[in-house]
Amino acid sequence: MSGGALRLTGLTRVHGKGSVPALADVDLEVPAGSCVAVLGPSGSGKSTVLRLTAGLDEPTAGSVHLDGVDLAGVLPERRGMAMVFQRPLLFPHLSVRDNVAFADRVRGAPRRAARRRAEEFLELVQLGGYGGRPARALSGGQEQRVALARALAAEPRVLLLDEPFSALDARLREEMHELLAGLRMRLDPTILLVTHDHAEAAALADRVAVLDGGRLLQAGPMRELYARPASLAVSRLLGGRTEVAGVVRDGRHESPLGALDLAAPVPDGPAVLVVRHEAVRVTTAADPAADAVGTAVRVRPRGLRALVTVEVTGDGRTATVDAELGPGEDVATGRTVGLRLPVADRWVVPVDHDAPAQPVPSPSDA
Ligand SMILES: Nc1ncnc2c1ncn2[C@@H]1O[C@H](COP(=O)(O)OP(=O)(O)OP(=O)(O)O)[C@@H](O)[C@H]1O
Repeated sequence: MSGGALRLTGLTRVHGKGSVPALADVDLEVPAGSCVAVLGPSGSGKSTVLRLTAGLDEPTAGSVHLDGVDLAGVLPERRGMAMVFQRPLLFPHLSVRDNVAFADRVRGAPRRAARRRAEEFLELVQLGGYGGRPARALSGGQEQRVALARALAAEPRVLLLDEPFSALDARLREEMHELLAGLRMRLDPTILLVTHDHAEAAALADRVAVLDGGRLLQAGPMRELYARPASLAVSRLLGGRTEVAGVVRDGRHESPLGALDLAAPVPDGPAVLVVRHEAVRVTTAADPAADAVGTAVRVRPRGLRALVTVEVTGDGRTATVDAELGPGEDVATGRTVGLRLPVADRWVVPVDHDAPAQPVPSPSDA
């Protein structure tokens, strides 16, 4: 199985006259064999992207091309795509094997051959030996593996994944991420994945497209979006926590943190400094290399690495900076600490009073 190249151009869906578009003018490329994640909050239009791509709904404008062929008017079952949903939608009365063999049987394959192929795909999702069990006897994680095997058995040119792991607990979700990564290496499918979890997008996708209010805010490799979000909205959707309002003057961002050099030239004017908490280092108040000194006001344990919020006062104003501590590092609430903000990790975005207030919760933020 090898995946096809998917291209969405100007994709738009308006549900009723005068209503706000569910999707507005979205361009997106999913190169053959790559995994692109569409990331966005609830109602941002993620499922609409998948439904239009799969042919389950028709665009008001724009097009879907697979390997250069316009799919307008092509029925869903003829698009060479398979979809996995949040719920596995198995036939509970059929065996696991027959659930996976179903597509082959519908296409007229003899039962024995269809079942043999089904077993191969069950092996691939590490469920070899489960074929004879009734589907209703499976756990949630196993059900989702069967749904994945069933989708892969159809040998799709594009695999569409709609929040496929969001109903699973954190450990199972991580197992599924590893399984999918392994399947990608062996089968080279093209994957369009929808998720509201930036950690999942980071774990699975080569590129990420951030959607909000039906619009594509930014697309690129995950690392780039983490480090260089185009807007406050993207920063928040990717779990960015630190936002320091200030003004850029002569290549420096001036705020309660002081005047900080920026790595790239930025036009003068009001701007918000965003720095990933993973990039900030907490040191001592006496650290000569500290960029700012403040008070730890909140410490939240997150497994091995705690997250600390530091309040810094300057110019009569206060700013807060979040930092992730290294494994085993600890800071007591109320302590005065130094903060190092590496120049390469300082990034400014325009002031945006309309940016959604809450970052999307994700397991990694818990
Ligand atoms: N059939 C429909 N009729 C009217 N509005 C719709 C319809 N389907 C979706 N919408 C609206 O379009 C917008 C985008 O919906 P969509 O389901 O694509 O979002 P989503 O990002 O997948 O959300 P979620 O994560 O909650 O599933 C929403 O405002 C939704 O209410």
